Amino acid sequence: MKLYFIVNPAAKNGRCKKVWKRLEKVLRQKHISYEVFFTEKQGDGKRIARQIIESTSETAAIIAIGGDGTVHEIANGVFPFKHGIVGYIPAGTGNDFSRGIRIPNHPRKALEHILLLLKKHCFSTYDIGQFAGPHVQEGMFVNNLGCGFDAQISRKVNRSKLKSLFNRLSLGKFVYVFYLVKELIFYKPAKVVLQIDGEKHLFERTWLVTISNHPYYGGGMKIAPSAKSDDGLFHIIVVDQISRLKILLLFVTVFWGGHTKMKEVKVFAGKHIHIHTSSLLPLHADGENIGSGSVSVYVQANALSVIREKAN
Ligand SMILES: Nc1ncnc2c1ncn2[C@@H]1O[C@H](COP(=O)(O)OP(=O)(O)OP(=O)(O)O)[C@@H](O)[C@H]1O
Repeated sequence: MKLYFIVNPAAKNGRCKKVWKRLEKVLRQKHISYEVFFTEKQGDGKRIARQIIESTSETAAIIAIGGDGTVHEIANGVFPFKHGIVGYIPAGTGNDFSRGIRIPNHPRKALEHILLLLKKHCFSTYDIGQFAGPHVQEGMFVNNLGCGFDAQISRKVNRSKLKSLFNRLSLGKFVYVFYLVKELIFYKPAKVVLQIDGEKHLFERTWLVTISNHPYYGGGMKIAPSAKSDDGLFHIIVVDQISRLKILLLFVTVFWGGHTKMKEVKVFAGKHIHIHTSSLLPLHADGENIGSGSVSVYVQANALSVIREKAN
């Protein structure tokens, strides 16, 4: 098996570059043979992963080093090729994928863990979500897809200069909290028709719809506490008819999953989800902007091989 690393040096406001330097030393000390590639711009992660996978018929372990945006791109490059195995070393702002696959949050510990798992041939299959829509860039997600308020927040965070300031202060995840409070004042809830495995649900004043593959979102919030990434199902969270003040409470309780007890929060599970919106609401997949408006999502069970402990 060949080992590849794809590093986003810009992740976490450039800190990922330093992380790689430290990991490189560990790899050298352990005499591990590997190839490394660096992304230079958006889209490179997918392009490089696809080039690797198309250049070999041997099993290729491709390790993403960066944030959730990096692993999102690399997984999109590897899927649907079965000889590619995706690994992840968290070195970005949010790093929810590492929580989802239970990889240590510390990059060096994550590397040690991955090397051990590779040695033991410890991989397991992982569900992914394919999505498409009239105003959507097609693709798949590994963590979650969101429509509405949360997508608006992640769009603002990604475009924000404050992200680098917060990262410099080691307060990366609080940038989400900052924009949450800001958007809370201006966001207009909208009408949404949700179709889950053929069953229709109408919501009049929807703040957000999140389709989750595992519990974590936005830097450790437990948005879908009982979602599992190997059960062929997504958990769908809808927040509807809620006051602006109570949204704040929701985003506090979401850190331990307590929000699901609120009457304004509906939880569903399903394999094929269609979100129909009356206006062009923003959409994100794994925190990356994918377009806006209506979207169809299908679970592809066990479609991606991931380096992680077997039991989830
Ligand atoms: N060299 C680069 N310079 C600028 N942007 C890059 C580069 N390489 C990749 N990108 C883009 O950076 C974006 C953010 O990447 P990523 O999510 O990995 O980091 P992060 O924002 O620090 O972490 P998180 O997603 O966990 O908040 C992605 O859209 C990715 O395509």
